[in-house]
Amino acid sequence: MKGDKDSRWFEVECVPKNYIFSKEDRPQNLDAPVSDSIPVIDLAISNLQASAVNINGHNTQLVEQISMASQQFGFFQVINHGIQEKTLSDAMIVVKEFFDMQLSGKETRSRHKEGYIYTRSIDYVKDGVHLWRENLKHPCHPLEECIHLWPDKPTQYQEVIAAYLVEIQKLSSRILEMICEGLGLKEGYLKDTSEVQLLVSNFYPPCPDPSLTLGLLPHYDPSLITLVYQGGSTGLQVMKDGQWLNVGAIPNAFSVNIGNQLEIISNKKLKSVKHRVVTCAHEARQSIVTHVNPCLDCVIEPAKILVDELEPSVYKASQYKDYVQRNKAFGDYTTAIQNA
Ligand SMILES: O=C(O)CCC(=O)C(=O)O
Ligand SMILES: [Fe+2]
Repeated sequence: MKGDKDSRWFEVECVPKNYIFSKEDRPQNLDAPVSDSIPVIDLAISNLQASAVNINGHNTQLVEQISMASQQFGFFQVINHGIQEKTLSDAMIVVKEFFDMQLSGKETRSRHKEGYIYTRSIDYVKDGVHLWRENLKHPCHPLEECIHLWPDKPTQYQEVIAAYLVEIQKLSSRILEMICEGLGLKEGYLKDTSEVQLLVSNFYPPCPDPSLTLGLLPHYDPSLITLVYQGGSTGLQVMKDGQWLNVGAIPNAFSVNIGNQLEIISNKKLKSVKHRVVTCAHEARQSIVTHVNPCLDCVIEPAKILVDELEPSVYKASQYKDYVQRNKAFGDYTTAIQNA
């Protein structure tokens, strides 16, 4: 510890032993440049080129770009998405205030309440090693039923995050519609059976030696799509052709990744992407992540029109809630999240 008894767990000069990953799990090549191959898609293009708008009201060029990115990377960033900067910055501020309150308080334990779960770094263990992060999770569908169960401090939290989620709902529906069209599925096939179900906020403090630690282990998301707002910070990496690529810090952009459910529905035409978070010595990372999932009762299987003799079904049908339970998709808290 750097000093007094009120130091926070990450205010240390060296990484404590129980945060050091084994050699195989440690991030290599942290100095790699930000990848310039990850697609950045300008959603405002549709306003400029009205002539290219198709029968569903989508710009054909955008549908093509999203479709290619989802097939080749399972990942892309969107800019000019139409969400006001203030909605985004207000959300980042209340989330930061939430983490600051927990970190400066006397309480050292994680909290598991009816409507949310706050997890300190001490809870996350892989082979005895902890992640370098703090985490807050809560369900968000239906919004009006969940909102009052979220943290009530800071006092603005519920109102600000609800406003953020209303915008995420619109943006994710728009992206899902374009993905749907790119796959040749009928309008509404994805959007009408999906929910912005879970919000996950993360705080990754500066770390004295990022080569030894991880903010988040490599994983695939159990979602249809996941939207990450990182407020211009770095640390997110995606796997492409066996290499970890650094995702750029584009202010106000959203990172969108394809999750396992969309890989199944698309019969593997779209790729669920492996991703992780590395830590940084100089600055903290904060992210607000929304998992857009199928409704719990939905049966998830390859869409019939994407299956034929040449391309037989790669996956068996399964109800989403069974998938979640079977795979413990939300970790130790799967049951709590799904029953919340
Ligand atoms: O913090 C991040 O940016 C990544 C979070 C993430 O991958 C997740 O919540 O599934
Ligand atoms: Fe993820």
